[in-house]
Amino acid sequence: MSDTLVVGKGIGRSFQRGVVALRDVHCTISAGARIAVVGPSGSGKTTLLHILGGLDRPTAGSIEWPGLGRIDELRPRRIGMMFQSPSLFPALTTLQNVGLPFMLAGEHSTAGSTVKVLLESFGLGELADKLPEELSGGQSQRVAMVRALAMRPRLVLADEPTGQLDSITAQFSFDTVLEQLEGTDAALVVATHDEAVAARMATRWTMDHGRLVSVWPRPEAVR
Ligand SMILES: Nc1ncnc2c1ncn2[C@@H]1O[C@H](COP(=O)(O)OP(=O)(O)OP(=O)(O)O)[C@@H](O)[C@H]1O
Repeated sequence: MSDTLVVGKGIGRSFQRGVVALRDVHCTISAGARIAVVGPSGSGKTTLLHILGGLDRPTAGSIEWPGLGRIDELRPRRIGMMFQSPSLFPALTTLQNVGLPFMLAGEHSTAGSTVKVLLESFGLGELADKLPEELSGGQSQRVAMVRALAMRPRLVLADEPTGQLDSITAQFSFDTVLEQLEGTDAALVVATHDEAVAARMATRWTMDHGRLVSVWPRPEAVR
C-alpha cells in the first residue's frame, strides 16, 4: 500500500447559516508522520480531523486515502479516532468498549488478550470491568485512547486527547500513545491546545479562520 495515507486538495467545509469552517485546505499525511494541528478555538481543527477520518465530507475540494483504502474500509481498522468527548457505550464495560471493534470484525479470539495488555500499558487494568458511568472524565478519555489504538490502525486522529487530564496523567498517557506507535509506520495527527503535546510532534499545522496557514517544517523538509 502507498506511503501517502491521505491527500486533501482544496478542502472546504461550509455549514448552514453561512458558517465556513474550512477554506481551501491542501494537506498530505505520510506513513509515520507526527503532526500537531494547532490554532485558536473555532479555527477548524475538529472539522478537519472529521474530514480526514471520513466522518464528514467536504463541501468543496477533495479528499482521498491512497494508502488506506475505500471510505467504507477506513474505521476502525485503518483509522483510529480519539474524540474530544469520549463516546463509550454506557451498557458496556471498559473491556467490552475497547474490544468492540474486534467483535464487530468477528475477531473475538484476539480481542481479550490484546485489549487487556493495552489497558495495562495505559495503567487502566483495574478499570476493565467498570461501566462508563463509574469512570471519571479523564479515565473515559484514556479508555477511548486505548480503543482508538486497539486495532493497530495506520492512521490515528486525536482531537484534544489530553483535554480532560491533569498535566502528569496527560504526559504519561500521551507518552504511552507514542510508545504504542513506536516501531510501526502509523501516522498520528493530534489537534491540541496543549503546547507540551504539540512540542512532541515533528510537524505542526497551524489553522486560522478555517485555513491551514502554515505547515512547519515545510513539506519538502519532512520525510
Ligand atoms: N455542525 C456544525 N454546524 C455549524 N457550525 C459548525 C459545526 N461544526 C463546527 N462548526 C463551526 O465551524 C467552525 C470550526 O469549528 P471546529 O470545531 O472545527 O473548531 P476547532 O478549531 O476544533 O475549535 P476548538 O479548538 O474549540 O475545538 C466554528 O465556527 C464552529 O462553530
